[in-house]
Parts: sequence; C-alpha cells; structure tokens
Amino acid sequence: MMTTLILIVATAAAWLLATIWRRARHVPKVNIEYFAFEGDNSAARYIAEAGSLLARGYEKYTKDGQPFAIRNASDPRRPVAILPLRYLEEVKNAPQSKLSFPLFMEKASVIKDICGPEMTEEAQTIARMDLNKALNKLIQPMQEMVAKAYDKEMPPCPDWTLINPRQLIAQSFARIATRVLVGPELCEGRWLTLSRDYINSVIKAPGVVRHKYPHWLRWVAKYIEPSVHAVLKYRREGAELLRPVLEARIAELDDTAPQTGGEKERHERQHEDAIQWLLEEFRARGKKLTPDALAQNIYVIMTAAIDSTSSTALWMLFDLLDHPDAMAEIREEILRVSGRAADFVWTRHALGELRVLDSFMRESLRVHSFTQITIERMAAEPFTFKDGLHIPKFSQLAFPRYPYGMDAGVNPDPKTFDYKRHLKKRTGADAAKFHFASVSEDTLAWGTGMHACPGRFLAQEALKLIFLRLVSRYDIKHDGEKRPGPDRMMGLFMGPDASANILVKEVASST
Ligand code: HEM
Repeated sequence: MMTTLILIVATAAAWLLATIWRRARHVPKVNIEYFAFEGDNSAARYIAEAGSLLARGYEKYTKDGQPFAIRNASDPRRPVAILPLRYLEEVKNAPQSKLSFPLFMEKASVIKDICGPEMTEEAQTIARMDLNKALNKLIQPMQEMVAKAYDKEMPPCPDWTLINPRQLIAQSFARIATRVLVGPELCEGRWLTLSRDYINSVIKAPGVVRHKYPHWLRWVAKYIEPSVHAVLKYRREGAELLRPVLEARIAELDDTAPQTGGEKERHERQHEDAIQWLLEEFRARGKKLTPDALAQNIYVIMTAAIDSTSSTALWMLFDLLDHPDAMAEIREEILRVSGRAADFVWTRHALGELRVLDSFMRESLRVHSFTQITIERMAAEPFTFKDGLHIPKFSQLAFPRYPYGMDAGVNPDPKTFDYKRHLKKRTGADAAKFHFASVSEDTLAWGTGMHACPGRFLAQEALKLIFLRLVSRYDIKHDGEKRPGPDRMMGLFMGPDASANILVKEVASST
C-alpha cells in the first residue's frame, strides 16, 4: 500500500516537473525580426543601453513602417514587439479582453505575486471621469498644497542659497496627489510618507521576487519573502488609515441615499476626492468597498501618478535653468495673468492662459522621457493584426515614444529645444490641440485610446502651480558651473539627476 502511494506521488511530481519544464521551454515567439546588440548582448548591457538600441531599431525598421522585436527585461523568453504607427488604430480599437494594459502591468511587475496594486476598472473609471470632472474645484486646494510644500521645503533665501530641488518638487506634487486622492482628512499626516514607503516597496519587490523565485514558485513569495511582507505592511497600514474616513463617508452616503436613490452623480457632492469617487463607483456597480480595496485602488493611481510627474517636473526645472530667456518670458506671462497680485487665486481658466509655460512644458516632455516606449499592451489571447502580424498570448507590444518625439519628420529640427514649438502649432490650424496634455499626432507621451493617461490634466495643472510659484517668487540658477549630471538609465526607463543642487534667491516683489 505504502509503495503504491509513494509511486503515485513520485509519478505526479515527475509529471508536474515535466509540464513546468515543457511550458518554460516552449514559449511562442513573435514572428518578426529580433533586434539585439552585436557582441555583448547581456542583460547588464540592456539595463545600461537599451535606449540606444531602441533608437537604432527605430531608424532601421520603424521609419520603414516595419515592426521589430527587442529583449523584454521582465521576461526575456518573450521579446516585446515594437510597432510603427500604422498599427496604432488597431491597438487603440482592440478591447481590453484582447490587448490588455492591466494584464501587461500585472505580468511586467509580477503584481499579484507581490500583493501590489492591481489596476481595476473602478480605478480606471474614476481617474478618467470623476477626477477630470472635479478638476475645476480642486485647483484651489491644490494651490494651497503647493504653498504648504514651499513653506516647509524652501528655506528663507534673501541671498543666493543652495537647495536640492528634488525634495521641493517631489513634496509639492506628493501633497497635491495626496489631497486629490485621500482628501482633506488624511492629506496632512502619515499618508504623505506612507504612500512613498508603499511605492518604494512596490518598486523593489518585483526585482527581488523575479531574481529569487522561478516562475512557478513565485506564488510562495507572499508567505516567505521579506520584500513582499513590506508591501503587505504598508497596504495594511493604508487600509487602517482609510477605515474611519471610509466608514464616515459610507454613513453620510447612506443618510443622503433616500433623496438621491444612492446613485452616483445624482447629488451635489460634499467631497471631491478618490475616497468618495471610489465609494460611489463601487456602489453603482453593486459592490462593497472594503478599506483594503480602497487602499489598493488609491495606491494604484498614486503609483501611476507620483514618479512620472515628479521626474517630469525635475527635468522641466533643469530645462528652465538652461533657458533663461524662456524663464524671463514665463515670469512675465505669470505676472500678467495674475495681475501681479501676490494672493492671486488660480483657476483652470487662468492656468490655461499660461500658454508659453504650457508650450515649454510640452517641449520638455518631448525631449525627456520617463519611459522610452509607451502604449504597452499584453495579448490576453493570441492576436493577429489585419496584415497578418501575430502576437502570441502573453506577449507584449509597445510603441517607441522617445524616438518618435525626436523624429525630424514628426518634430522638425528635433534636437533644438524650442520652447515655443507647440505654441506656434497652437496659433496655426487648431488652437485646442498641442497643449501640454493633448493627445495629438506629434506625441505618444500620453498613450492612446481608452487607456490614454487619465491623469494628464491633473499633471498639467499641478506642474503649472508648482512652477508658477517658483518662477514668480524666486530667481533660480545652476549651482555655478555644476550642471545636473546625465539622466539615469534603467533599461527603457530614464530619470533626471536627483542629486543636483540649484541656487535660489527670493525676488524683491513677487506674486
Ligand atoms: C507627466 C506625468 C505623466 C505621464 C508622462 C503619464 C503617462 C502615462 C502613460 C504613457 C500611460 C499609459 C497610456 C497608454 O498605455 O495608452 C499612463 C496611464 C495612466 N496614468 Fe499617467 N502619466 C502621468 C501622470 C499621471 C497622473 C498625475 C495620474 C493620476 C491620476 C496618472 C494616472 C494614470 C493611470 C490611472 C493610468 C492607467 C490608465 C488605464 O489603465 O486606463 N498619470 N500614464
């Protein structure tokens, strides 16, 4: 009897191992040219130089309208298909059940295995709809958050004073995002540092899990892996902070339900923040919102928002320092629109009048890029384009965002930083296009279709509020001849030199 049992267990184990081995070896490949480094083609080289490979692939294939494949840092068995623009419409129109952005995020960051924030339909909907509807009302609290960050982070500087701007910028945006997402009740306290702790843990854990655990064993990481325990700890802490606010909001909504039917949007909202939007969105779908689900939905938006916007802001600052002519013109524009009033209360309309600043920001976004590729999707099922290009299940595709912005056919004289480039386009055919947050044909920076960044208008207004305060109240310059160092490269990710210092000095009369 015992021998039979051992035989059964041994046969089952052998079958399991053989299946895992077979699956690991037989991953279907994208059937297009694989573009790799000549000579050293190691993972380390990709981490340092993938951008240059992408640029060469763009010249060789994309400009000819051809797709090519490139090593996939998160899953070297499945190269990423880099597509030319002729595929954009089909990708845009493909439903999420076929070409999926959330699935790409989940697999690329092994999000389930690290118990990290998964993109949900509720988070997508409130970021797309409620956030943008509420933006007018949120400008004033956002301005107050920027003032608080400056009060805390900017030292008195009657004379030239050395500061590290990363902290000022990161704190300004973190406060804005915190106010918008967790509301006035929580925006001042622990949440500010907690969201940073959480994001850091979510950035760290996927690399550790991928490195230490084979594919088929990753599910155990949540039980034994310290870096995943860190994610879980901050997730629990977030849920506990949110719990009393959520309970109060539920009680309030229950009280107003008889008049409104409890339906979303039927009543004048008392609160404009993601807690309220998510609560109402969950109810509208007949679902119960728990503190943990609330924390996860807020964290997923925060993770998308914070580092992308903070890095963009730091690059913008360095570009401003490199272009004193632009800085002078932008300061003049801010003073004109605000009527030189120090206590001017900005509105969306007034921010919209800052057209030179807007064009400057868009140019900065063109020449710096947090990610060199965009519109990343994973095939949730085998996907075949009209021309026969086949993307196997669980393979990824993307578009070359950075090389596209630097293509002379798309943006003439691309190496010149022309801060009025987009302003000139706006004064041409279509004034509504080509502002910072526009998804138009000269940029892939915001993605496309239903997944096009829903936070781009928030980013636009936040960056303006952060910069108008800096430029109108302070003179700023590089630390002597010491310029910021080169961008940090991490595969197809880039980041500005966060260690660079700058000099600041209060101006005598200011806005
Ligand atoms: C300069 C700053 C930012 C840049 C460059 C940026 C860029 C992007 C890009 C390229 C995508 C993917 C689009 C696609 O694949 O088609 C995206 C998605 C997203 N972004 Fe942003 N983003 C920024 C700021 C923000 C902010 C402030 C928020 C806060 C609400 C945000 C929330 C999101 C969300 C929730 C998604 C996923 C959308 C979906 O799944 O449908 N982003 N962003």
